[in-house]
Amino acid sequence: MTPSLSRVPCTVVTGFLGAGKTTLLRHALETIKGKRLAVIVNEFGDVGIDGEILKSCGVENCPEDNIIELANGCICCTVADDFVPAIDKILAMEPKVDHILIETSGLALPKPLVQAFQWPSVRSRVTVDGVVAVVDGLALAEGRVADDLEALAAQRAEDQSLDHDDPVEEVFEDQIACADLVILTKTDLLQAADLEKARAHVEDHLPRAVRIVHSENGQIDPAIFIGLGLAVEDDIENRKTHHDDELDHEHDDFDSFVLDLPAIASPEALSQRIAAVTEAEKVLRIKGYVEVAGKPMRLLVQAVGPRVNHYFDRPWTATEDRRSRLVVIGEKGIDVDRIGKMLAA
Ligand SMILES: Nc1nc2c(ncn2[C@@H]2O[C@H](COP(=O)(O)OP(=O)(O)OP(=O)(O)O)[C@@H](O)[C@H]2O)c(=O)[nH]1
Repeated sequence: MTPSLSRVPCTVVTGFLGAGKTTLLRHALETIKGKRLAVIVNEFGDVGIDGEILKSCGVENCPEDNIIELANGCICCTVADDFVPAIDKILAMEPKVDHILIETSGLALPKPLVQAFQWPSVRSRVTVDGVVAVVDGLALAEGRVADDLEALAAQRAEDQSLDHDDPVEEVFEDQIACADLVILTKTDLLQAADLEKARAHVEDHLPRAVRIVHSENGQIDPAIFIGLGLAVEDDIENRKTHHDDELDHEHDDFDSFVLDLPAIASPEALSQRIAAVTEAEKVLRIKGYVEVAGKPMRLLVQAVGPRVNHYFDRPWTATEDRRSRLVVIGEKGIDVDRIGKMLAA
């Protein structure tokens, strides 16, 4: 189908847990001028961190009401239930929205989402402008999301029985398999050799020739990834992924839960406990807002693998519940009780 001028373009931003999708979108919201924007942000649990971060941009061309949060953790599995109503809501907005940005959760697969754009009721009104895969340069350089293919081949040669179906790597590969552009993040944390290693990892895992660009803290001109005009829904069947034959894709390789904590005394001590959890359990991502005793500001805490960041983002408002809630996402089988005890200690 030829893209029609009347169809609203949507950019799908995919990428593994903590790769830097929200950071990228935040910068895009702050810098795109002259377009009315809406965002669909999909994440785990009803803590709503990414939505809050994006709403706090306070930009005129994308007011808070234009940011819709889908807390089901996996937009690809609930397209009919959640995604289509969100699109309906956005298309009914006044003033009219010129461009939609969709941030999928870190475990979502972009292919089923893009396939939903083939449904007649969706296809007639919106089109996928492009699929952008955000990849975590630091995690790649540290070998946390994708195996070194040469090392793997050597291991396989030694042990023929080696069964390699790492769920983290499969999600990572499925995300970049659908990409029209790859944005390699956290380059500020990488020495030249590690940057080369991370790029090489992406290139090794990319099934097609796709441009790779770099980004530090989301600082990249949005014109590079918005307005690609590719109508990806017409090409998505050509992009092969690990999950193509699964009718019902379920994220049974991963677990997530929300943990309520009492007010904490020290952000540093909490960061140390979080880092200890990521060492002790196969935890991939922890994030949330935390109350620090005696402080009027709430603390935003983010951990991607063993790296923990925290900062006070804004004062608690008079009407909101001051509470500490963390979303924890890990590989299947993480010990929820143990993690709770370690974090609350
Ligand atoms: N140093 C550095 N940190 C970054 C960069 N991009 C993101 N981060 C940090 O990495 C953490 C995760 O970033 P997000 O933008 O929330 O990642 P995400 O992909 O939206 O995460 P999920 O939605 O949970 O999958 C945050 O603490 C960011 O501040 C970068 O380019 N450099």
